Amino acid sequence: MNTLSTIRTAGRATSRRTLSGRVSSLRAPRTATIYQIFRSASTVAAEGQPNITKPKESAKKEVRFTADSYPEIKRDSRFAELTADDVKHFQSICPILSSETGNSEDELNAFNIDWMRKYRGQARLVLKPKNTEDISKILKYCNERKLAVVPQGGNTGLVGGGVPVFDEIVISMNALNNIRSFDPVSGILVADAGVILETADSHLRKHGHIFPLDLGAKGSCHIGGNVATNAGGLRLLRYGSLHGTVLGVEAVLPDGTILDDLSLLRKNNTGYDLKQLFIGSEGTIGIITAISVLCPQMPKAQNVAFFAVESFDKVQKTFVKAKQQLSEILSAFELMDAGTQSLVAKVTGKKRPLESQTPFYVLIETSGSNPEHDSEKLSTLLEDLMESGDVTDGTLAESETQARELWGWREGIPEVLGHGGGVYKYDVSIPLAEFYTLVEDTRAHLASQGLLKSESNPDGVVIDVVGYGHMGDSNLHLNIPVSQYDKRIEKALEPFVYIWIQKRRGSISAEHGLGVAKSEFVGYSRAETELGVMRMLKKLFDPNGIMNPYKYIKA
Ligand SMILES: O=C(O)CC[C@@H](O)C(=O)O
Ligand SMILES: [Zn+2]
Repeated sequence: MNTLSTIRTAGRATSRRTLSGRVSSLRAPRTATIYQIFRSASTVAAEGQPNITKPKESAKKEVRFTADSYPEIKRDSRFAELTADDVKHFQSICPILSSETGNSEDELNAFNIDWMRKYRGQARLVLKPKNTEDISKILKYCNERKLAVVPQGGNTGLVGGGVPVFDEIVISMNALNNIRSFDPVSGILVADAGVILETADSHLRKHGHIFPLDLGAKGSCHIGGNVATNAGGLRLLRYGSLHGTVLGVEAVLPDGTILDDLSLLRKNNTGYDLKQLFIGSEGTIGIITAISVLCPQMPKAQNVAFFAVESFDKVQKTFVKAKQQLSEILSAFELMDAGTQSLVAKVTGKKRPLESQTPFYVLIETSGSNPEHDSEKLSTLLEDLMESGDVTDGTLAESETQARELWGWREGIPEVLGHGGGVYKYDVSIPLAEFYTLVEDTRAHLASQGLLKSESNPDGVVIDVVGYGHMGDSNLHLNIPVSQYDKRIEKALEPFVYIWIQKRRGSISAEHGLGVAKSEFVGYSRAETELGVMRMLKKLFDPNGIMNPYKYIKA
């Protein structure tokens, strides 16, 4: 990898046209640096974060029951208690895990506890249906018996939406993992909901296509879960939201009805677009069992650049220039602040990509079909950014491995944030002009409450306040790493953060969903009339309220 400054001083004359001034030799390398990025399973840990292991202490530490962390949530007395007869009935439908049939608490914990070890339910039964018909039978029975359920995909969520709160039955989607069809002419994939995102993507790559979504947890998360939470990920900027790329869903309604809206059509104006209701519904109106999705061509060329930037104003200028000059080949524009990068460096012990210590870092990715053309565009942008002083330093990946390493500095952030003891997370959409102001204001607010650790306050429980995310989509991840979860911090943050967002007409949940964590605060992003219509829909689909209860909506 060459840093831009290295390239400058080393005078690498790889340019095809003469340039003037101090950046005359600054060129994006030519075809030698054009490669495909294939992040393989072996380089991606269980939750998609590269090569970082969880500290042993946190793995051993007992996870609190969600019911204890949220005492205001009470078990709904409408729901029946599971009986031995129920267990027997489910055994006749599909494989099960149950305390009644001798499974250990540890086995059940894999489904009761989320990957961050922040939420813990008390399910005594996990069902492992093999197909849509099994799910139909299960839901029909649960609806009649008023047994509450939680659909669970790869259990990689960040808001506690995929794990039970009390004794809800977990319906694991792991065994629904068939790729049903792929048409290389139209680019349409039809697959079961439990297919792992990385598996779908690898299958598509064999046929010259890619899945239109990519995210750090791709090695574990399910495509059905992605659709149910309307995951955004790293390349929404380029390929758009799942609301646009998903063409159809097959879903089972709470009464067992199979809704076959597995359309292969891009255009279909025949009445309500029902699939849209399921995209982002978080398992509250039915279970998505399969999806059809329009997949883009696999790019022939990808480049990754990483820059050091001195101010947020310059970050914005860089973003505008990247859009203007890279236009259709820009596939990611990710922002990371200094705090996140210090934490990744500290926890992983890895050498930083750039020596320059600046308040901001930006990762830009291009994906295109013509290596020469892409290099040309990227070179022009790099020259402009360096000449104008918008970026102070930068590096360009020259191989697939280097690209993966650079992405590691971005994708590794979520996991390292929890290493100090815990982390409070806010996934928000806010207007770009104030994108980073939320981080600064939150930091100042926590300092004023005496909670932020500093030289003058070494006992502060808040380790830092950091921000990063998908700047290209106006989606900030505000994270507050702490030495321990503490009600004082939570009280200082909520509703402070939500009021701040509401004032800017932003969203309190850009791409992670609401789950348990944000359920109480939906009103900061949605008007009462909107919530009223949502409740009407919930009641219509799920009159007994058995689908993923205690999360953001109640029937
Ligand atoms: O942990 C977070 O706050 C964000 C996780 C994920 O959406 C990401 O963009 O890395
Ligand atoms: Zn994200």
